[in-house]
Amino acid sequence: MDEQREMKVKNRTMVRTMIITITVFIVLGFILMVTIGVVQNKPLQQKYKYGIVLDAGSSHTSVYIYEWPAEKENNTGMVQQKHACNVKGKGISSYSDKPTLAGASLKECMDEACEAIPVHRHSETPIYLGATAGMRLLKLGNKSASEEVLKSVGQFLQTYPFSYQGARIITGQEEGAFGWITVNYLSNNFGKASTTFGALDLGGASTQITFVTAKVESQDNTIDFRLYGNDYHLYTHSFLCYGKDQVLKMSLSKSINSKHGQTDIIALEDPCFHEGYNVTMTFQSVFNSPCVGRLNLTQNTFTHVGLGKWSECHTVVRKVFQKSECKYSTCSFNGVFQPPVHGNFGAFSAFYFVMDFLNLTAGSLDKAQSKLQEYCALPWNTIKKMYPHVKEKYLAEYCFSGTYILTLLEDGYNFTSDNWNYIRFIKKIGESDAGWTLGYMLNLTNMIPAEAPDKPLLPYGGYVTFMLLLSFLILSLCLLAYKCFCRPTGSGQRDVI
Ligand SMILES: Nc1ncnc2c1ncn2[C@@H]1O[C@H](COP(=O)(O)OP(=O)(O)O)[C@@H](O)[C@H]1O
Ligand SMILES: [Ca+2]
Repeated sequence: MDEQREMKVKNRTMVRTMIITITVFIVLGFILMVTIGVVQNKPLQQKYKYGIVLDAGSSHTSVYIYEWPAEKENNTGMVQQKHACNVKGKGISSYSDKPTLAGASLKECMDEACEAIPVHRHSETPIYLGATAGMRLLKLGNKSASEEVLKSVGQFLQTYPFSYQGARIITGQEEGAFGWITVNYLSNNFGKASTTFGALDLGGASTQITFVTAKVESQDNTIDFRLYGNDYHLYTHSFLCYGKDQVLKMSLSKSINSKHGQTDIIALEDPCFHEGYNVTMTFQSVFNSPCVGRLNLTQNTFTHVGLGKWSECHTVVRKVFQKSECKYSTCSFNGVFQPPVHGNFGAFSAFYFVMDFLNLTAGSLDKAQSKLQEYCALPWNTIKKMYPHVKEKYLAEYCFSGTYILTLLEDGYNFTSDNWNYIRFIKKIGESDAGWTLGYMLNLTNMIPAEAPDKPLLPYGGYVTFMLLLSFLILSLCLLAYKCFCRPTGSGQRDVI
């Protein structure tokens, strides 16, 4: 009996030791499996693809390089800006007198692009050039010069090892719509039930407004997209000549015209420039655009004299918007249909540069107006001392540009104090600049599918780890069951724990 009891005790001790050993092994195995699962599923050296878009704007050209993980082309939010380069000098439309030099002006930035993209990807990297309002204006004023400029940049780009996809003037509608796509793609708004942002783009020669709306009364202002399984019905309009540089020309020309005939124009007093500002300008520099009428004058130059009076400036700037005629239910200005603005807006490019400089990106509309009034009243000498490193052309114009922006948004697009805070002034979203270029590339490379790709239940890494754990658990249980229930005891009985 004692022997039997001893045997039983021994057996029990053995079983316990075995259970502990098994448990230790299970835990160790478990840790091992998870480690292997995680290490195995750690992203391998990512393979990236690239695309290049040149934004040939009215004031300057920028070269943007985008990159995305090769295997995730169609997932939303995967394309990011890798590099941006600002071409030195003015925009390509400024080469109208010497079009053959337009191409070579891009050299430095294009060489940078060659460095930034791995050599083995060069030949498959698409490159696009899109020109905006500066070239639209040149085309209106001198069609053959605009064609020569495009030919020059096109030929130059083809000397690079990338996959050349063309150089063209994009339409104002495309500029607006692709800006809208960029902002919403980067904000991850597609493929979700979430609403989208409207897009406000201000350039030197044109400005665009784009937002989702239910009803568009004018066919010229409609664009429909189906993206990631959702339908988007867009209102968009691009105002040629309503970029900030052209509006300055229009406003100066109006003042010159109102003086013309009275006396010789020696000094042109301007409430939108700071007191003490005094610069000699040529009439040619004001009247060299299709946005302003012609003027026959014997004089070549005049003195542009600042007064620094914001309220008067506001009155002058308001005059560039024609608000009286509208054949639709609602208009923005110049008889252009626009539904009432609603929802959030992202305002970028010069909207951002100017509002950021003036510290007006947050706060109410009233506050923005009073702060701008104070800023415009500062003498030019003080301004120059306050900002010694800011480009003088920009610095001289911030009072005017800020006034134009507030007026465009309030009187032009009909934003009010109530919805002012729905406008977010943005430069970048994540790593990427807000602008039309990313949307343009996504569209031309078909990287935004109409239907959302089917999503697996779990991400790949999670799936593998889960399956490993599950199989290990099942295996351990089987093993444990076998050991505990099937092992014959010394007395021929089955040992029950
Ligand atoms: N730091 C800055 N401060 C103020 N304005 C700026 C700054 N950087 C760029 N801009 C202005 O932004 C505008 C950009 O317009 P651009 O894209 O070249 O023209 P468009 O889109 O009309 O073809 C220009 O008026 C340029 O002067
Ligand atoms: Ca632009």
